Amino acid sequence: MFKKFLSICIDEFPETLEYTESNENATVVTTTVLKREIMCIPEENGEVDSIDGPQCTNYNLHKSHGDHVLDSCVQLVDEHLGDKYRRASRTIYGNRIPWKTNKLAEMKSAGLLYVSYWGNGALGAFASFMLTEETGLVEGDAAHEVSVPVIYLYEIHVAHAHRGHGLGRRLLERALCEGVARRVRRVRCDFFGVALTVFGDNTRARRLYEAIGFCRAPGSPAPAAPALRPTRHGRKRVVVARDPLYYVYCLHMP
Ligand SMILES: CC(=O)SCCNC(=O)CCNC(=O)[C@H](O)C(C)(C)COP(=O)(O)OP(=O)(O)OC[C@H]1O[C@@H](n2cnc3c(N)ncnc32)[C@H](O)[C@@H]1OP(=O)(O)O
Repeated sequence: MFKKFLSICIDEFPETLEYTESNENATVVTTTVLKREIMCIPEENGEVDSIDGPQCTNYNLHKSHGDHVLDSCVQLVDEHLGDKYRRASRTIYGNRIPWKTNKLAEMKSAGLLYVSYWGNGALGAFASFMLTEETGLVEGDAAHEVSVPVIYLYEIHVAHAHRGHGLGRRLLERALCEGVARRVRRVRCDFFGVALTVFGDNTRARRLYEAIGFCRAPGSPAPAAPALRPTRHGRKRVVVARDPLYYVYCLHMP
């Protein structure tokens, strides 16, 4: 299935991401073009081992280039979410190891695909995801035991310089959800859809996911219920619901 999945991704993710910007009088128009690179983290002795070529780099066969890609990705994650990871690392990873070390180890999980976009040698955007199985997504499964095939989105990042031009939506909505996931659904009738984890206070990313149609998964942490707290003068005040550390979102494709 991995080879089929990869060929769908190669078809559905655009080879370039392009956008134009103009100055106030529209006299100068600049076009930015970012070029695609796809890399896979192979499973040991799996069919992914045989994958390598101009359309997809096999991390195991090109470690030094692969490490450059992963270092650039983790650098972007640090720029965007480093503060949140530093604060939450022990809760997320359950150890005292620096978050970037944990993140890099996670980023080498077998089966992950990286679709990255580059301009002038710099990483402009990337999405990493895996075709896997996940629990906690099925409505009515109170024990969160039912495991379903999903595309799990590990990361989506657009560098500051390229934000607000529709690239995030282009990659997630058009390429991954409407493109890749719809096609996987056609060949696997038990396929659930797309799932992801997002920090509770990452409102910009959450707005994007909700605009595309993602909902909080049944097994996701929920906001703490509003509570009544006494003020210094003895009167009660309502504390508004607080976001948990993270939410799990999913997009079901029945
Ligand atoms: C699974 C995970 O990876 S969770 C972590 C997600 N990644 C991050 O938080 C990293 C930092 N953020 C980013 O990289 C980017 O902001 C992304 C990926 C969330 C969005 O990428 P962009 O290319 O900027 O988004 P795009 O231009 O496609 O806009 C999509 C939506 O984002 C939101 N958005 C865009 N610009 C803004 C802004 N200035 N302020 C608030 N929301 C905005 C809007 O909801 C917009 O919806 P619209 O298409 O209806 O206008």
